[in-house]
Amino acid sequence: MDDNTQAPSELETLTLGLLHSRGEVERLREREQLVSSLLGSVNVVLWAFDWQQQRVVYVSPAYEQMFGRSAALLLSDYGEWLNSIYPDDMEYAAQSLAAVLDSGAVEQREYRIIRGDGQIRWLSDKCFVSSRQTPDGQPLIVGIAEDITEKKQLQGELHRLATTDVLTGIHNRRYFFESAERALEQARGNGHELAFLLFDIDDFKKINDSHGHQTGDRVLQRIAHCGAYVLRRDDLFGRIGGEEFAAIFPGCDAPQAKQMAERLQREVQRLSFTAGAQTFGVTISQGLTSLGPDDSLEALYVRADEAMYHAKRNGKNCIVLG
Ligand SMILES: Nc1nc2c(ncn2[C@@H]2O[C@H](COP(=O)(O)OP(=O)(O)OP(=O)(O)O)[C@@H](O)[C@H]2O)c(=O)[nH]1
Repeated sequence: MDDNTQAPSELETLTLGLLHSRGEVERLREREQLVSSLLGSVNVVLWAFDWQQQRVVYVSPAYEQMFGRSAALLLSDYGEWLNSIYPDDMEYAAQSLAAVLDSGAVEQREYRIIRGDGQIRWLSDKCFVSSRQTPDGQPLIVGIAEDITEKKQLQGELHRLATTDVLTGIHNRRYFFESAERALEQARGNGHELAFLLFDIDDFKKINDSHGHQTGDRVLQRIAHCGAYVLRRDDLFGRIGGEEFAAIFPGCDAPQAKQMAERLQREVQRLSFTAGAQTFGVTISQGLTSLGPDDSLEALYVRADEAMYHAKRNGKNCIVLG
């Protein structure tokens, strides 16, 4: 028989096997490098968490860039992940992670982190229980974290534009009434008092006609500042028409609300405007009412509006209770 057709010796078989394995290892290494560079180039962090051991068992390369922190540290100490969460969001982040185990479903979470360099960023971090378990049969939670800071900023800006009066920076009509409806519901639910105030700048047309529209705009802005200055943190305040403003005072009885209105009246009277060589002041007429049993927002508005109308009829620059 020819030597070439002989069965390979044991050594040859081993050598062939070794070469084959080396090729496999090489291919696996190349594949791992490819996956690793792909994961590094996408702006999401993939992670896997061993719930039983409370240990991060995998985090993709983008982690270091997104968190500005060391992946090796995270893999050796889960505390590193906890440290990176913004303190106010810590409880939510921990609870929502635990909730995944109960529900097994994708938990869409949004929270803030503090990067290694101190920057605060918003993350969307979807996670779910993997169909694969840890080698010792324990649940493995896997997740995809994405930086959504810019999206959040855009959402915030859109919200601001939709709810704010551009000229004065206070709530616009739509948002004021939406918020007022919620404040009313709350007051009714808790049995708390609530007062509703409407006020209108006196002879505003004359101001525009005498000093120009731009000066008129300045008056509107300064009056809005006055209101924002006088009101308390939980009060609502908005510009609901051309030169008409409204406020809600939750938890205020009629005498307290009247004090607020009087303070506002004084602050507005103190304002002084200059247009060319002329200096002038402004006044407001106010209609004030309090929440009664079964009052709707519309009923409150109508009463305050009638009271304000009487304030105008009574010579302006005064407060009438309705
Ligand atoms: N500058 C400026 N003027 C506005 C704006 N919106 C409405 N106005 C003006 O506000 C004026 C309101 O005039 P009126 O409704 O007659 O009220 P008034 O002159 O204040 O009279 P009384 O309410 O009786 O005191 C009008 O001249 C409107 O053009 C605004 O955004 N900027």
